[in-house]
Amino acid sequence: MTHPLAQLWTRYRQYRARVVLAFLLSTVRKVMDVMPELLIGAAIDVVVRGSDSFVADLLGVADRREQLVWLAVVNAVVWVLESLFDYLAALTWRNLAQQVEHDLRLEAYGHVQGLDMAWHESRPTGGTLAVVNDDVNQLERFLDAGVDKLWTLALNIVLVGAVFAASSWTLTLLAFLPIPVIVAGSLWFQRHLVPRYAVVRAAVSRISGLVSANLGGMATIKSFTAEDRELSRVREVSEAYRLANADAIRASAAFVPLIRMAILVGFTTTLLMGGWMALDGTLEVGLYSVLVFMTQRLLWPLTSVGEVLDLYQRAMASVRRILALLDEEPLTVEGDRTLPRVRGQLELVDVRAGYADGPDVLHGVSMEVPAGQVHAVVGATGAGKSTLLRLLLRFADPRSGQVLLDGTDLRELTWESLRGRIGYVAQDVFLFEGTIADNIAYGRPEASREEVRRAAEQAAAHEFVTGTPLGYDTLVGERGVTLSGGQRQRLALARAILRDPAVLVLDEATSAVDNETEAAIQRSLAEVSQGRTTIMVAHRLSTVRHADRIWVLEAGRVVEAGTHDELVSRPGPYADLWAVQTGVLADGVG
Ligand SMILES: Nc1ncnc2c1ncn2[C@@H]1O[C@H](COP(=O)(O)OP(=O)(O)OP(=O)(O)O)[C@@H](O)[C@H]1O
Repeated sequence: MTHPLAQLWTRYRQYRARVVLAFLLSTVRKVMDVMPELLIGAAIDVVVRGSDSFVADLLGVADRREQLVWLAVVNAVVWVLESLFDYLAALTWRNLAQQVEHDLRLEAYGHVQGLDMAWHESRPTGGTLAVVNDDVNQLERFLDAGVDKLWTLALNIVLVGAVFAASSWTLTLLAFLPIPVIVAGSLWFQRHLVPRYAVVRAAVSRISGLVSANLGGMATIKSFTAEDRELSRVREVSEAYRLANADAIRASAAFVPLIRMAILVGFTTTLLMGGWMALDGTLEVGLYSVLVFMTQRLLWPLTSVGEVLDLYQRAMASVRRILALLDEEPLTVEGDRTLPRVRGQLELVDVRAGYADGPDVLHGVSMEVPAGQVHAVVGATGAGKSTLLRLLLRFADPRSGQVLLDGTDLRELTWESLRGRIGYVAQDVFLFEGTIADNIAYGRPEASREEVRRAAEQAAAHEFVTGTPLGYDTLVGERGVTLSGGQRQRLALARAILRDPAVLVLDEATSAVDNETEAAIQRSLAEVSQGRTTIMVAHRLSTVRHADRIWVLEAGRVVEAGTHDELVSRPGPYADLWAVQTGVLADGVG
């Protein structure tokens, strides 16, 4: 597999120029950074050798004091330049990191939004959240400081190496002796750390997955007094995370002491051998001092190799996960046909459908819904009603057969021509952070307050909305007022109605409202469904009795279809169901 960084480089051409600039700035800064050591050497050289000194030769100035003044000036210029380039390099790297983080997060989130519903349903949200959040942050941290450090470390070896090589080959060899040990140690460390960090990352996403699922199911947890059990489940995954981290820490902590020992050897040999050589007169005193300082320069920064590689490893693990997410392809891809005017005629032709690699849920369903009619789909729980509705919105494609809108296969249509023309009320109503008006106008944000109110009236929501503290401006969602299931359903219905869609798809849209409210909704639905196709799923048969046609599903097959009157007048599953429900109603239980 191509290296993650190489993949980033090919994928994100727009950052290339800035990356190159950042590397250049880092390089200039590093060169400036090495200069003071050389200047110290030059200063000692001035003091020891006077008019024979390197500076005297270079500038043609014999006076030592004047030579030192020149050195001081150069030194000051170098320091100022180093500070300037330090600032520019930091600015460039950090802004780059922020920009990449921002772009990548948006790209990842946008990509996730484009993936199939099936993809979303088959994965814990926490895991996806961890990629969009933590992994993107991890890459930002690496770009912010890691790359610069890694590059500077490498440059350091080259620059210091050049100074050593120009001075004494013997000392170069001795000072560089520890480097292979350090590099070998780093490689060993790297090899052992990669799998450990993968385990750590997996553990993190298990924690966020579990915690976010539990937060969503708090009512169930409490009602079953399962707090202790859940706590111990969280303890278990958190403990797994701790252990995975401990394992990684054990490996990384062993690294620095190893390097220290290697440095000890390099530093001591330069100190001793260089000293002897200076005493023998084979090495200038100034150069000796430069080399002793330079050994420090060369070797000490290598202690941070561990830390930088650590950052690097984590970032690469994250980049792999981000790229893997970005490489996920949706199975349901948007078509390119637009329908200028959607009438709303729907047809299912011998449709088989199911989930992932599970068995078929729908076994060859055929049905036709002429434009403008109200059709209902009923059947026992698990019969496949929601599965059928999902096909209409193309949350999934059928395994075989066709779903057609105005005679066009849904796979050919753009999302706008399909979903843009459908008003959908799901079984679980989702309210967004915002006001009631915002939520109703979700599908048409430009709608006027009057239109919002009208939709709310048609969904029998206006009355309760005016009863909330701020009416249409009341906040709902996580931080807003809590609405009952029936109230939420009515807002969702108003939201679908306001969109003025050609097709209304209602999945148990009124299951949580009382009979009286439902009757009110039914009356306005009769008005609302004028001129549009409505497909509704309901358990309560009274909800669907006025439909133009009722389709009865049993275990993924259409077993009966007709109007309510036709269906009750002949023996069959619908008549049985009706008898049960009206019987129950007569008993006053429903
Ligand atoms: N996301 C899913 N992944 C796998 N199988 C699923 C999924 N959703 C539903 N199923 C299965 O498909 C079958 C039909 O489910 P579906 O939700 O369509 O039934 P339904 O008639 O709408 O039921 P209900 O009235 O309870 O909503 C069931 O056996 C169910 O287990």
